[in-house]
Amino acid sequence: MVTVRAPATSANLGSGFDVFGAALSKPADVVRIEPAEETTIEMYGAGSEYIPEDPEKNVAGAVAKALDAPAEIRIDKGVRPSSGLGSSAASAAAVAVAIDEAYGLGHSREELVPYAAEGEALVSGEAHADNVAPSIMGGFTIATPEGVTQVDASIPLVVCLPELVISTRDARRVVPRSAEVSQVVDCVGRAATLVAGMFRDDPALVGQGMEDGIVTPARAELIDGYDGVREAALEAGATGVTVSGAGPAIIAACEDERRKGIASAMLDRFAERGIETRAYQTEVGRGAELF
Ligand SMILES: Nc1ncnc2c1ncn2[C@@H]1O[C@H](COP(=O)(O)OP(=O)(O)O)[C@@H](O)[C@H]1O
Ligand SMILES: N[C@@H](CCOP(=O)(O)O)C(=O)O
Repeated sequence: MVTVRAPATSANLGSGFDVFGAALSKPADVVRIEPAEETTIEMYGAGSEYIPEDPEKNVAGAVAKALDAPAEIRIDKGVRPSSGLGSSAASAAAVAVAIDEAYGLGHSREELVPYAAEGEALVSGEAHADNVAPSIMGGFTIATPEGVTQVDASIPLVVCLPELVISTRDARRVVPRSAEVSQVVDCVGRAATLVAGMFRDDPALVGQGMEDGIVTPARAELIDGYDGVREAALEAGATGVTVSGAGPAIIAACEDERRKGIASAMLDRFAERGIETRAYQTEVGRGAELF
């Protein structure tokens, strides 16, 4: 039996649509696997009642198939589905790392990323690697068709998860098909600033780099109360605020001592609209861990 904990992740970080991602120190999925003749899946934990156990419909089955390694798989969800916190990616990442260990396949962490991305193709229609890369490798990641660049960054974060459900597949349909050159220039500047911030462990630069005028405005409209929550987080000292992944989670970067105040400001603003919300005071964290 092999056990792996794989973390939730926040993709895009504003200016890095489908490219940037960060592992979060919490929450996480825990997966136990045993090699078997055929793949079976049992689901437990947060939101598991909404996730199919059929290997053809669960990301875990897609990853086992991609690695050609059937297994009995038990998944304890810490990351509820359709959250914008890489719920499906956490399971996919954990299964890839666990199967590699159990079957002694000997893949590197970077080599496992495309196998885990097959799970994302199953649920969102595209094998985007911006969630599975940080969940497998940890830290901040830049995922491109050429591979993954990883940085062990240390940035305090607050993530708010309202009781709203947005599927990544649906949220991908609102992404604009084109952008003005002036918008692209702004986005390149923001993205470069964010990368510099991650290398320097500088929350101010990371926050500046989280601004985005192309994808985020369309996504924000799907989240009831987004503008008010963002404003409240900035007033409480956040250096930057954006939609986490496809939403509805909202992520804020900040200095360590500001996390508590930002979390409570965001929670209050959602509460004013009668939306139950959970806040995680977290940080850029480690990737999948074997037990
Ligand atoms: N092991 C899994 N964990 C989470 N979601 C899964 C899993 N397998 C399949 N799914 C499906 O994936 C969808 C959630 O994925 P997605 O919309 O990308 O949300 P998230 O942003 O939280 O990853 C749901 O429809 C869910 O049923
Ligand atoms: N780049 C993807 C990321 C989706 O992240 P998730 O956590 O919502 O699954 C997108 O923005 O569509």
